[in-house]
Parts: sequence; structure tokens; C-alpha cells
Amino acid sequence: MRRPKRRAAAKQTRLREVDEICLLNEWIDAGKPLPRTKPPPLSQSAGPAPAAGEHPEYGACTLFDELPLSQKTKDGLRKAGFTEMSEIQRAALPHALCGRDVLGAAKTGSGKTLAFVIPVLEKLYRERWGPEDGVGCIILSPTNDLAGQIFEVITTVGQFHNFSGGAIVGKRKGIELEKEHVNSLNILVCTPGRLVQHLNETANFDCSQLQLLVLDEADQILDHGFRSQVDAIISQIPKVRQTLLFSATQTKSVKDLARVSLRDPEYISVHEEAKTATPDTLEQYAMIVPLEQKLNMLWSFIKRHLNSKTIVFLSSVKQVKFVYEIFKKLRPGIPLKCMHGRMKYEVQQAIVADFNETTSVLFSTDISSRGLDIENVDWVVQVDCPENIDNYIHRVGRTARYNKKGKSLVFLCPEEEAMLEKLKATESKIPIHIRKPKAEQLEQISQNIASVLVKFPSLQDLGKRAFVTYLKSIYLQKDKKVFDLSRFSAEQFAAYAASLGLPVTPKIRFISHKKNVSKKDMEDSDMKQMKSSSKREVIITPKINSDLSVCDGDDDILYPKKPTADTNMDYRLDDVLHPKEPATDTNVTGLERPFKKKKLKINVNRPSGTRVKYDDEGNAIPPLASVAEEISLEPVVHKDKISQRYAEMLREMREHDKEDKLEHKKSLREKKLQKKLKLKRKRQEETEAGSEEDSGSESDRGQDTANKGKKRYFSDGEDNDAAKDGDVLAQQEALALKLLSKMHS
Ligand SMILES: Nc1ncnc2c1ncn2[C@@H]1O[C@H](COP(=O)(O)OP(=O)(O)OP(=O)(O)O)[C@@H](O)[C@H]1O
Repeated sequence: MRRPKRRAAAKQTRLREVDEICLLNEWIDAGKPLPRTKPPPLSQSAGPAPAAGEHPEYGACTLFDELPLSQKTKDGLRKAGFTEMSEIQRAALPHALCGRDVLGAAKTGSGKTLAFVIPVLEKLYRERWGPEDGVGCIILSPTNDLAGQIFEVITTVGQFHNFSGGAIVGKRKGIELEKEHVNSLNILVCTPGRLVQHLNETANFDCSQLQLLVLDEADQILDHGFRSQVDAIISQIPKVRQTLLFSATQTKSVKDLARVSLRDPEYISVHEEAKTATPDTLEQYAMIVPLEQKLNMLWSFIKRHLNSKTIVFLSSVKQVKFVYEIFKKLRPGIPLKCMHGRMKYEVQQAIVADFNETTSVLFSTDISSRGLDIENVDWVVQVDCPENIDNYIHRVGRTARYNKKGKSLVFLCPEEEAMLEKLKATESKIPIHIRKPKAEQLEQISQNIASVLVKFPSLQDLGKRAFVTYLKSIYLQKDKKVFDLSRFSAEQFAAYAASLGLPVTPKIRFISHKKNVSKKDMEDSDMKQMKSSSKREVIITPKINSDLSVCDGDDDILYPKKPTADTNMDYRLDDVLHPKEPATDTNVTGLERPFKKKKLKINVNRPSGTRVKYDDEGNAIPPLASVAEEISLEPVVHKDKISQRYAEMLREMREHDKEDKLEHKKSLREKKLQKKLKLKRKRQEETEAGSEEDSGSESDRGQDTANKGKKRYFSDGEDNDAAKDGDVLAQQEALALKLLSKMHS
């Protein structure tokens, strides 16, 4: 009885939808904005109201409800609390809804996601797309996290639609299950790599009906890191489709855009005329911090902002792991979290969810630098210099999102001052202020870190690797005006290693495929990639501190006269505590270094397969000499640590010595006692024997036998008897000699 009713209701709904779609199609066509037009400023009043039955133009509207959208999408938007459009949404949605390709750029946190999610839902709805139609839209994102986040927005806004969709994220583990279902998904959100996997491996994977292709963070996806994958995707999807490209830092390269074959695209850059490239609600600071003071500065910052939600960016996974582990052991008084690309996707998701809820500090690699929408982040701290201006903009964009306030701080080494110049350049449009490090801000934690490393030796290994990967990341950077290892001295490397609590400066050895590899490449490329045979290799052996290598007279390594490393550290600390006036008009508080830099040369153009080493002056060492060098220059040693170790050894030796002496005295005393006892016993025996002789005992013979072989003590009387016996023996011998001589004669 019910069935026909249900069927009738479903038919009714279908008919309503068909009517709605007809109406929407007419409206979209009739009221579409002219190509290359922008919406009028908000202050300008809308045009005359449309006559009854006429479709209003939607190029100038400000509310989602005024757009030609399906009721289902409008309901979804309302339920999620979205009523008024942001600037990028106002500018992009009218063009995207009428089927044009869009290349959209707007500041971070300005609502670009909705600017492409709404056209996707609407297009598939108007095409009456269903599960049996297969893949209708592919959204590419550079990271799994961002893909997951986009999919969440789709499920929120599209909750009243009937599309099937999925975020293809995580590792290959569940790929078999994915292969079974991927063809029935209408909307796919994934990284380029995961999509290529399905294109190559999933039998019958079909996207021949694809309607839309979206690239979020388009500049990064079109960057050379994803080149081969994107090319593979483009070659396998239909040419006739709608393409939407969005990013806060948009690519303008014609070559890049030609690869995705945009059809007469609308270039929408809503903040092009804005005074700043970053959100207006963002306060930005930069601080010049010497390499070896960075961790102290970070610790001090965290301690002073215990009530702030902070994201800390570091340049490599190992650094993130190391700093997180160390700080966790030192307990700053605020929950700490860490996130990087080596974590499972589920773990990353849990961390982001947790970070969303709690006031804490999140240490992260650039995996979280793009797109991640975390609520109410107060501070973004960039401990390691960003790769370029775009990277800076995306990192700071994790705060001050959608009209909320936020602050950012970037630490730059004096050697990276060129980055500060770039940030301050007018064309960068970044209103950044220089902050001087203050004495009361700086807490020295190197000793505490060293103690933690002693207690947890596995962290020492992590520290070494963090040290090496940091220097490697600088070496691999393209922009040599900013990132140049040769600007750092061996002493700085040693001081940096000491600041990580390492007793010895690890040897630095770099291997690379190409001269210019981006940081992303470095992070993404596995070590196995770096191990292939056709690579070049550069080794930088840090110079041993000259004070340690010189040994004159009694200047012994055991008892160093001057712990040079400490002196340097103190000097620089003094600089931090009392910053000098800037030398240039750049208004930079450079913490000048007290020592002259010894530059290290890196010859990346030498013939492949050879290993070039350099002496202290940066000159290439002949191969054989370098072998000798290797033996002598192996690690840079911290003189103070050595003296400390030797002092400890000396103390231990003295203690052992004391113990040995006591032991020896004790054994001597025991021996003496035993001797005395023995003597006493003998005397007792003798007196007993004497008394028996006197009494004429019958057991004389037996007593003699018993005493045979034993030492005998003679009395005076006995001595005389023995002398007599000796005379008789001499006479007998003389007689025997006489007889013998007669016989021979
Ligand atoms: N029209 C709107 N009204 C209210 N909030 C909005 C609106 N549009 C977007 N938002 C909110 O603004 C925040 C930032 O949006 P979104 O993540 O889309 O920014 P984005 O421009 O993509 O940033 P990024 O460049 O960092 O990726 C989100 O929390 C989103 O929910």
C-alpha cells in the first residue's frame, strides 16, 4: 500500500528538481555577468529590481541566497552558517556558476574553498549526476590533510544533495577497497599522486565523463614537484570540462596554465589592488636571531605565551621531531603537539582535531603551511626561514583567518638578512615590523637540552640528524642570496650543534641529484632517491676550533686554558642581551658576531663521482691529503666538554686509587696477623715438644718421623751435636779421596 505512495513522492521530488534545474539554467544564462567583469564595490547600490518573471543579474549580489543556487545547496549553506559572501566568493561564483574557467587568487583565509565547492555541487546537480554516472569532478590538493578538509566542506555544504564522494587520502594500505569503489564516487578529492595511482592501477577506472577539474593551491600543484603527475592526469581526462584554479599566491606563468588547457579563463584576483598581500588583521614581526640562539629564543617565546595557540614552523621532519621531543621533556607549561609528513593520515587528522580544540603549541613542517583551516590560531612562529615570499604568506596565513586577528613572528639568522629585505620590499606588500630580542626574553636552555640528551641517548641521534638535515635544507635551497651555507663559519656550526645539546658537531655530508632542488623536493624525496649512483656529493668537514688544535707546552686538552666555544657563546649572548645599534639603515638588529668568519666553499660543479674536501681556508685538498685530513679532522670537539669529561675521569681515578690503597692496607694487616698467629702456634708446639723430651717419652722415633721434612728449630745443645756429626763426615770423605787416588795411581 505504501509503495505507490513513496514512488509518487519520489516522482514528485524528481519533477520538482527538473523544474528547479530548468529555472536555474535559464536564470544562469539570462543573468550571467559579462566576461572580465568584477562585482561593483559593496557600497554601490544594486541596480533596479527586475520586473516580474525576469531573471535578476547575479554578478553584483552579496548574499548566497541571491545567487542562482539549488535549494539543497542554499539549505546546506544556511545550516553551516554561511549567509554573506566573501570578496573572492562574490567575484568568482557568478563566473564559475555560468560554466567559465576561473583562475582565482585571494588572500589566505578569505574563503576560496566555498568559491569552488559551490560551483562543483551546482554543476553536478544541474547535470542530474547520480552514482551510476561515475566520477564527475576531481579536486586536487597538494596534501592529504587539505584534501580531507575540502571533503569536509563538501559534506557540510552538500549534505542535502545525493552525491557520492570521497577523499582519497593516506597511504596505499586500503587501496584494494578504494579500487572497488573509486568508480562509483561522483566527487573525488585527492593529491595528484594518489589519483595517478588509480589511473595506472585500477582496472576500468573511468573519468571519461568528468565535468570539472579543480586545483586548490594551484601554483603548488602546477609547480615542478607535481609536474609529471599532473601531466599524466591531464592526458587522461577529457579536454572539454570546466577548470577552476585557486590559490592565495597564484601562478601567472602562461606555460603552467597552458598545461591545464584553460578555456578563455576569468582571472580573478580580488586583492590585487590591496595594500598588503597578507590579511589586514595580521600583525607581523621579524627578529634577527643567530642560528645558535634560535632554540633559546623559541623556548623563551613559548614560555611567555602560555595562553596562546601557536603553530611553529621548522624546515624538516627531523627538526620537528627533535624540538618537539626535547621541549616535551623540558615541560614548558603548555600542551605540545607535532605534525609532519611521515605520520599516518589518521594520526595527522587526530592532531589537527585536537589542536582545534585546545590551546597548545603545534610544531610542524610545511605540511600545514597551505590551506589548513585551524580555528583561532593566535601566533605563527617561523623558526626556520621560509623558502620564499609565497611560502611566508601561506605559513602566516594559518592565523588571522576570515577577519579574525592574529600575529606572526619569523626568526632570521643574520646570514639570511636578504630575506628580510625581500619581505620589506614594496612589491611583496608585507607590512612587517622588526623586533629586537630583549634580554629578559631570552632563557638559555642548551645545558638543559644536553642533560636531556644524556638521559635519553636516542634523542642524541635525533639531534644529530636534525642538525644535518637543517644544514642540508639550506644547501638545497634555490635562492642563494638568502640561503648560502658558505656564509656560516665552522664555529657557528659548532655553536649550533652545542645549542642542540650535542657534545660533538656532526660531520656534514651532502649528496644531491641536481644543483637546484627545492625544499619541497628535499622533504618529499626519500633517502633512497638520494642514494642513487649518479649523484654528486659534497662534503663539508667543519673546521676544528683552532684553539683546540693548537697544543703548545702545557696547554693540554685535559686542562684547557680557555674554553673558546664558551667565550664565543658568552660574547654572543651578551650581544643578544644588549643589542647593538644597526649598522645599516635597514633598521635590522643584527647580532654581530665576535669572530671572523671562515668561509667554506662548496664546489657543486666538480666531475661526478669524485669527492672533494676542503681545508680550513676553503681550498680543495688533494685526495690523499684529504684521507689524512679525515682522520685528524673527524669531528669538531668541544673543549669544555672534553675537559669536563677528563675532570670526571680524574676524579673517578682518584676515588679508585683511594679504595685500592685501603684494600692493600687491609690485606697487609691480615697477613701480619696471620704470621703472628703462626709464630705463636709454633712456639707453643716447641714448648710442648721440649717438655715431652724432658719427661723421656717412648714415642721419640715416631715424633722424629712425624717431623721429617719439617723445618726444625735447634737448641744450643743440638747445634753442638750437629757440628760433631759434620766433623765425622769430613774425615770419612778425606779417607775416601785418599783411597781413590791410590787406586788410580
Ligand atoms: N562566506 C563566509 N562566511 C563566513 N565564513 C566563511 C565564509 N567563507 C569562508 N568562511 C570561513 O573562512 C575560513 C577560511 O576559509 P577557507 O579555508 O576557504 O580560506 P582559503 O581562502 O581557502 O584559505 P587558504 O588560502 O589558507 O587556503 C573557514 O573557516 C571558512 O569556514
